[in-house]
Amino acid sequence: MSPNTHQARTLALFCKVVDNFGDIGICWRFARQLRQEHGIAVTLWVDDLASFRRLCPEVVVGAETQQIAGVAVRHWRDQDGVFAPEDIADIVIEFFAVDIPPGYIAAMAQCQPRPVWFNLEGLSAEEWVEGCHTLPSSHPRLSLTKHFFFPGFTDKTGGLLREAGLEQRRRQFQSDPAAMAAFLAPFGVTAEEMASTKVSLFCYPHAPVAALFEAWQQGDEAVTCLVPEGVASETVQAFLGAAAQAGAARTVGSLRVRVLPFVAQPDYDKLLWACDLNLVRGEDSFVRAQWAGRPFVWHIYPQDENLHHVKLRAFLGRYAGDIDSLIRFALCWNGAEAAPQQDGWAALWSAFRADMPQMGSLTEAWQQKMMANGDMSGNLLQFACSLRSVAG
Ligand SMILES: Cc1cn([C@H]2C[C@H](O)[C@@H](COP(=O)(O)OP(=O)(O)O[C@H]3O[C@@H](C)[C@H](O)[C@@H](O)[C@H]3O)O2)c(=O)[nH]c1=O
Repeated sequence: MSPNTHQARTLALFCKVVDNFGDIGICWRFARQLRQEHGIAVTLWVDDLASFRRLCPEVVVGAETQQIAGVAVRHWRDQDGVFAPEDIADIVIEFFAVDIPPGYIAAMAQCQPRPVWFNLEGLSAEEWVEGCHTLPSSHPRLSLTKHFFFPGFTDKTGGLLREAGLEQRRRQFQSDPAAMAAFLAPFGVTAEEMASTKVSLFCYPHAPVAALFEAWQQGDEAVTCLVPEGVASETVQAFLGAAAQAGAARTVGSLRVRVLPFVAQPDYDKLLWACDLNLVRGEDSFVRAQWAGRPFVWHIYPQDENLHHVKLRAFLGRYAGDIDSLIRFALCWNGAEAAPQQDGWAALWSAFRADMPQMGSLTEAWQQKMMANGDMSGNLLQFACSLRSVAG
């Protein structure tokens, strides 16, 4: 955004951790980028510092206020009635429609000009998103307008989060086998494992991991599955015959399973870059797998009435082209289709494996297409700037 009088200098981002790590994972990535690339003074309000600490070890659980990577992190409890107009940021963002404190909203209504207020929504490839992106919604009582902002996969949406220089860092890392081996070595990954097909596994507990392990075990090719602690724990534990703790590993047939610690967010990117295939989930790891330029399969967050299957199909419709093995594998992985009667997961895997080189090229091409939509932070700031100029 070019510097002008409408440029926002401060931004408040409100994040409630509903479950898992996606809410804080996305907000933290977004907050850092706004600070580092756009020079915005960001205050990140977050209600669950313990979850935050899992992906950002610098977080001090229990601290009311702390400064991390230039971002002011505030523990969001039920602070209310303590806000004056001078406390209010130029841009206020509620993530996933969280209710920001009423006292904060009341103070927003006293600001001149009013802050730009966004509800930042979840990612979906469905078509209706384009029609809802940037729609305004007036406050029922106060003279305030909130706008919906949707990330997405087309130029009629807000795009995807992507830091400057990410592509270059990723390419450099992937073109340096020694750097990849050096990154994985502290987790116990051996030279033999490096030479095998490496798969990172991040999924929800209902994924058919046991069936896939069975197919890998019986297969001709050596597969090393790297799984962060706490993921698919029951199946991993049954496979290991021991607790699924970081450092644990076992080989059965062609499959080696190795448990990794849950790593800090930047290292998770490196893990994705270093693997040949990434099984990812939710929203943030799903997007990072797209930037990793390697084949990936998405385990989507489950919703009532199988709404997530609609979303999964919408994404596959945009992304997967005519690679049938990828579509079948993804649908079965998410329970949207049953695995074939004959050979089940062995058949799915063997067709998928044969098409992996094609999927690598697909992801690279997809990445170029996504980059043309601009990155979400820049797009949001540009839209905020246009709203501020209208507000005068
Ligand atoms: C496995 C791993 C993940 N991570 C990070 C990457 C991501 O930022 C984050 C995981 O977030 P996601 O991939 O989105 O998956 P998730 O399942 O944790 O989060 C989900 O939460 C739900 C409430 C949302 O509705 C979903 O859409 C989704 O965001 O954790 C690490 O930093 N280190 C690790 O070792």
